[in-house]
Amino acid sequence: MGGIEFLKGHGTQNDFVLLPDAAGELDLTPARVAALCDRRRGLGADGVLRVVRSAALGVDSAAEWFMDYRNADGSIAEMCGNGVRVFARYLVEAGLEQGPEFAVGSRAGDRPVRVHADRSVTVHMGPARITGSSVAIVGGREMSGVAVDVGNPHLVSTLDDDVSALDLRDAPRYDHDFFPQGVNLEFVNVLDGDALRMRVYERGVGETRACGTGTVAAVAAALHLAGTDHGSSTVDIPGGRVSVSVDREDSTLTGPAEFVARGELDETWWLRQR
Ligand SMILES: N[C@@H](CCC[C@H](N)C(=O)O)C(=O)O
Repeated sequence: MGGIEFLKGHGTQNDFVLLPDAAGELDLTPARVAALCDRRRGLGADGVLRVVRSAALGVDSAAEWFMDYRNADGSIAEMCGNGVRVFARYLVEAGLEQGPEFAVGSRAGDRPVRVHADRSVTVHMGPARITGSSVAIVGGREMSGVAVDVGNPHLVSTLDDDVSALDLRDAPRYDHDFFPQGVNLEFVNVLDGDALRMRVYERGVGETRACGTGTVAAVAAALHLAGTDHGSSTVDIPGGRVSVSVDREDSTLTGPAEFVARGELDETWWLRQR
């Protein structure tokens, strides 16, 4: 086995280890993902993005490249809105896509992207479907929320008090019967007609500084509560700001994609993590 190439990047400080693996040869076990994402014994990240050809995985996708996304605890998720921006920028900079427009495969389906000259990326995230209502519990406080499916599950609770003050150190509770596969929990302030503030507690990760699918869910939920299904908004998260547009058929997410480092994993370390 040769050295394993990696890159470290982030989208609004939701950070990822990218593993280029065109032929799908890496044995990416949950234990290896969890070790890579650990901030003390690994590189540290909220998730792993394996860059693999759709054909190598036998995935039914028109997109040449598939984003094999894993959460920091090793679990698999359908989609990652911040990750797909970083993934798209990697494909262009590595010369694997000519850009600026192409599609990226994901477990939630193909996602058309546009990589802009300023390195930001716009992603067509597909429809954000309102699937009902449920409750999140933070420190004994019940917060009603709007359930939204953006390819992965979300529950968006809109609060009158400042979400910056919420204590999210412990995992909030939610209705496991309503969300048998788990859920990403967003806490939102509506600042004015077209600006939101959000914090998020991600399934399989914990609190992160941003969640792209979560920002789309937040805008869709805020529009739903205002009695409409289309509109645009900025969303401020602890890691920065993104722009979101939602209509009945599609949604778009625009935000930054940054690279921090690239290198090679130590082979002995990798083989010890099973
Ligand atoms: N941070 C991501 C979402 C990653 C997946 C999520 N934790 C899940 O399990 O559904 C984003 O930017 O969308």
